[in-house]
Amino acid sequence: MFILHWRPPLTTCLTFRQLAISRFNLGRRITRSNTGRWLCMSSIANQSTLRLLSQAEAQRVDEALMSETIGYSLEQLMELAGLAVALAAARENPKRSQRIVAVCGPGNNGGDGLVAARHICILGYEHVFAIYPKPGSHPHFQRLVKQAMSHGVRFVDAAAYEQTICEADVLIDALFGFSFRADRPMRDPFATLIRLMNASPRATTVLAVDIPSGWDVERGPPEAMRPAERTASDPRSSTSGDQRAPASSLAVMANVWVSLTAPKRCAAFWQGRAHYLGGRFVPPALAKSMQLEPLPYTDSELIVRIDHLLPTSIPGHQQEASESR
Ligand SMILES: NC(=O)C1=CN([C@@H]2O[C@H](COP(=O)(O)OP(=O)(O)OC[C@H]3O[C@@H](n4cnc5c(N)ncnc54)[C@H](O)[C@@H]3O)[C@@H](O)[C@H]2O)[C@H](O)CC1
Ligand SMILES: [K+]
Repeated sequence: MFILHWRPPLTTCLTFRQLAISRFNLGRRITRSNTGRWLCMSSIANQSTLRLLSQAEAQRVDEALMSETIGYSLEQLMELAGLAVALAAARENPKRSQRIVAVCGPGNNGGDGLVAARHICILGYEHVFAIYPKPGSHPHFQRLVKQAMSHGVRFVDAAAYEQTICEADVLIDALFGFSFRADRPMRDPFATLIRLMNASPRATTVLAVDIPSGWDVERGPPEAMRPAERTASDPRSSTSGDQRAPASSLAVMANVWVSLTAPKRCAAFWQGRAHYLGGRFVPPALAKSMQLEPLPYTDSELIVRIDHLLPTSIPGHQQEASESR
């Protein structure tokens, strides 16, 4: 018995990459993982698309990140989450003169929005606003408000919500994330804010932080917002045995999405322009135990496009945002 040690010469690797790019048009699909391995995205996508987390799993990953063993604090994770959102917002909207409005909810999703607004200012955007009707009671949220203000984020009074949303070029939807209860009615001011965001005439980007607000973490958008064929054929549809009926038919119509840590099950319903993941802080052991696939972050990037790695079995999944907005 013998073991053959063979290392491909560098030229072999280059030829493989060049071939893949020229012949099979895989340029966007061949990439290098953060462990240095070449990954063929189409084979990942074909063999196993990204595993999508249930609501309970998303909460378990969060708890594990903040456990004694791993040791992150909520504040650190929120900072990383908000920074990822800001980077995606900037990549999608490079013009620094655009008016960017972060609409922030009462929980940690809202905290991510406050951090994102601050980083968007730091990145050089001149007109950054925050709508924050129900500030969280924890002192951390008060600190986030102060930090955002000191970098130039303008907090808007209730009387100016409508005009501010109406004049926005970019809306950041940070109202609700993975703890949203779709079986409860959505009350004001959040219901009104979502209606205003969906009716905003100028906004070319509506960016959902972690989950489009109003979506069920597992079952996706409210029934009224789903393509007709989806409700008939999708096993996750409420028509196929799940008796819970969403109490709210209201949800933000986003066209850019930044999933945090890992995409949740509702990501299979995505039909927008770009879907990013911000989660370059999950330790390898946790990723392994939660069966999270390695992701092809490049160089020093903190966000990665995952559109092509999402399950495509649902009809209409890859349609353009223009169809849903
Ligand atoms: N994993 C990460 O990288 C990180 C994710 N983070 C973000 O935190 C949210 C989850 O935050 P959480 O505080 O648990 O909940 P939400 O912000 O989603 O919302 C809770 C908030 O909403 C209220 N609520 C629930 N249902 C309804 C309803 N039907 N109508 C009105 N209000 C409702 C509830 O009462 C609470 O007040 C996650 O998605 C990420 O965005 C962290 O930043 C850490 C890092
Ligand atoms: K959201």
